[in-house]
Amino acid sequence: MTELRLHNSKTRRKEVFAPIDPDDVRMYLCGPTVYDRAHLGNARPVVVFDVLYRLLRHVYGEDSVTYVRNFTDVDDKINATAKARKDAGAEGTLEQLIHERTVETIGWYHADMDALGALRPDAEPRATAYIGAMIAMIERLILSGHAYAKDGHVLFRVRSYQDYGALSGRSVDDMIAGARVEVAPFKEDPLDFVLWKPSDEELPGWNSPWGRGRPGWHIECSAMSYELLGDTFDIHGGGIDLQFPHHENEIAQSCCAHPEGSFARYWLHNEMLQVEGKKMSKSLGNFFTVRDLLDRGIPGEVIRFVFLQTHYTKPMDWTAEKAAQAEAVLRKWRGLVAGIEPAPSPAPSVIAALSDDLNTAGALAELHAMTGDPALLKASARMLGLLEDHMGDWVAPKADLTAHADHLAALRATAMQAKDFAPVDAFKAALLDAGVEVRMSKEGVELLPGVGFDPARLPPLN
Ligand SMILES: Nc1ncnc2c1ncn2[C@@H]1O[C@H](COP(=O)(O)OP(=O)(O)OP(=O)(O)O)[C@@H](O)[C@H]1O
Ligand SMILES: [Zn+2]
Repeated sequence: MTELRLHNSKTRRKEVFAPIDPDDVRMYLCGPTVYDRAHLGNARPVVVFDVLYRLLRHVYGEDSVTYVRNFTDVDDKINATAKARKDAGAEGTLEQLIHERTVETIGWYHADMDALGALRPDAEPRATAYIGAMIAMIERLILSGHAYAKDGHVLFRVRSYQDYGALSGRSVDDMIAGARVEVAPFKEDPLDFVLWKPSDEELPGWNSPWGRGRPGWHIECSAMSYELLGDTFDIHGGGIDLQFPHHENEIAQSCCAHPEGSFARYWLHNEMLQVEGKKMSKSLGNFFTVRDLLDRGIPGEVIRFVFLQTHYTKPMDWTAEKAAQAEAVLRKWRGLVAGIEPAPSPAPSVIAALSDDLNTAGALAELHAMTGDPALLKASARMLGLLEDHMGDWVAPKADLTAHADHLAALRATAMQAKDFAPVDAFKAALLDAGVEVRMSKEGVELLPGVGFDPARLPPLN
């Protein structure tokens, strides 16, 4: 069996990956908070972990991998968005507007990530469907002394968990010195974080032993991963921006509520998509959405290709130049593999590159060396989610070529009388040059957009 090596953030080393159960390899990825369109940065973990998912399915078998990615559909940012809509005159209660917003955003998310060729995970739990599991976990934490209730809030007692900070390599004292920890009257210690908080009448809330309220963000992932993957599972992923405090808090909650397990064994963190050296983020306002790019005619496959050129542990920028280069390569490859059946299995060199901590740039280099064998190219590119048939519409954009066909037919009629075919040949050459497929027969002229078709290069009709 292929040996897979992954960089484990927990040990800060590349390690040989050995699943707990090769018949059920289990992976959890922190998913989006569904209050707005995903920006391009949000798409990076989706593509990175999609490649890992494809690789795991290749190595262990399609039915032997369980991939869970949640939707955070209860969050103050969602509430704020809904409130802004209500204040702007939208009909319905705040609760209805919140629900509408999350349903709408999940729809956008699916459409946008599908466009990037990401496979849907095996489970996509919504946090609001797991409130009972969160309450149960919080109760366990209180019973074991790791959490306390005060004024309708429940807080995790950070100093009760010795290993707190181990993932990100921080000591509790550094955290106090460095981080902006919120001091509040209901906290024993400023480091303690919220597991549960009270909701007023307008906000979404659930009955709990501590009154009507809603969960904190961190407990959502602990509860959903426990319910769907168990107390110990193989891989936990997310952006590096989540390592502290979110992942540190997930570990503390899960390991204290279920000390019989060890939570996630391998932690993988993707680096950030940046804009001029800064993380692309909603709060900095330096973002554009995946949909913005798609609407500007940049194919999802091109966006994916650009991501794959940079190793997931390195920061990267999006540039128009990278997109143009990626598009040219994909056009060429799609031309080579058109109408060709993929080989029965991908090239070992591509699997080897990916097995070395997802060396996607190395895998792309292998693909470049494979253009002489289109069947193998096609089968191997699919490991990266490229050159799939359903992603290829962009290569031959639909176009109405009737006027050009009529013009060519008219030129031909004139040429037959004048016995001078030069104008026909010139026009035909110009069409071919624009990527048009030209079929001329006694019955007439047929024009079709071919590989590399570019409507901007169509010859003028005179
Ligand atoms: N610039 C970025 N590059 C790569 N990954 C990112 C970037 N920004 C966010 N992510 C990742 O996107 C995923 C979804 O995050 P989440 O929904 O919390 O983002 P958000 O709050 O909308 O984004 P922001 O960080 O812009 O406020 C997380 O795994 C996070 O690590
Ligand atoms: Zn999470």
